[in-house]
Amino acid sequence: MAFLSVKNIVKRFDTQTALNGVSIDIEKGELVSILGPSGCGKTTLLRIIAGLEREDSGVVMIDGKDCTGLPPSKRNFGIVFQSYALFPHMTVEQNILFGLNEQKHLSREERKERCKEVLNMVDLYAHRKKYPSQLSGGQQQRTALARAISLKPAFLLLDEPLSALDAKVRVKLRSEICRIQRKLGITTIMVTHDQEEALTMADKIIVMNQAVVEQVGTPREIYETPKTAFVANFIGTMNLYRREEKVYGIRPETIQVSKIFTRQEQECWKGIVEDMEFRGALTRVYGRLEDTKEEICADIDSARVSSMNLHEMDEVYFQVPKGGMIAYPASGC
Ligand SMILES: Nc1ncnc2c1ncn2[C@@H]1O[C@H](COP(=O)(O)OP(=O)(O)OP(=O)(O)O)[C@@H](O)[C@H]1O
Repeated sequence: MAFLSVKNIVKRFDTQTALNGVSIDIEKGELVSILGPSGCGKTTLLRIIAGLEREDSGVVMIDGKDCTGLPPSKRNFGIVFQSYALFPHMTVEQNILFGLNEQKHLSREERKERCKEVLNMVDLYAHRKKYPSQLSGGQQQRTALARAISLKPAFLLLDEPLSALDAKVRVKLRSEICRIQRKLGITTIMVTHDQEEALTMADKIIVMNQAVVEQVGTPREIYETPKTAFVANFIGTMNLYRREEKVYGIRPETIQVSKIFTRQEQECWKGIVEDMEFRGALTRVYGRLEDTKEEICADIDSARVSSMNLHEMDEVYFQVPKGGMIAYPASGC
């Protein structure tokens, strides 16, 4: 039995179905990311797990116990939201102690010690006397994280914890959250619409779309063997071609570009280069196929682009190796 098991959850808001029979299992110590486009039901699922929202039907089991209907305070979660939700009139230290002071089984000294411990963990000890308005966005979010973990919850729920931060701070905080999560071994569920965040941080990704779970898997499984055209298109970049009853997906990095026609055991489509985008080690080549007029994009080693002297408007062959195309039912698109 999984540590957290959500079974067949249905939730409607008036005529809007936010969750339509969602089931997930999360093991102890895992960092699981719920990933999906805006409005697919991620936050509603997280709120139902936390007990902040009541499901219409379905069951939430924690450690083998049915928790359906239990209030949030009885579920032992620490929650970090996108907005840091810190008390503005309290210092960093006071914000953390506020929750800890409710822990009546701890002595005053133990609470202070716990506060110091988590402040060190998020590298904010030197800033403990500052007020939220004197902190950067990243520091405020680290305070919120410290406050959540100070209570030693069984679960940590993160709702878009990095989305309000700028790119550089986001990347740094990503690895900090992972480090702390691994160190504490705390079972963590993180909602995000950012695929890079999910791919780099999570042990397991739950991809949602339109109130249902589309796929559950490791980041590698989700990226390399997406089960539906939606997942294929949502994670990374995928060239998608509809042919009768099927949709075929091809990752840009599996396509080769050549000025010479070569028929080996592969697809070889004639086309034209329309645009090129230098991205460092790789160059993204945007083209159009001659026969079907469909667009194609390929990621080519920049060194190869130079050596073959590739330019816009060049006539080329886009080659797809055998096994480089994934077929999906057209209905999933
Ligand atoms: N309190 C509510 N009242 C009415 N409709 C709601 C409520 N909460 C959510 N919904 C609707 O339920 C659907 C799922 O919302 P939810 O917030 O779970 O999506 P999400 O995937 O977290 O989206 P986002 O990434 O934009 O936060 C949406 O269509 C939303 O409009």
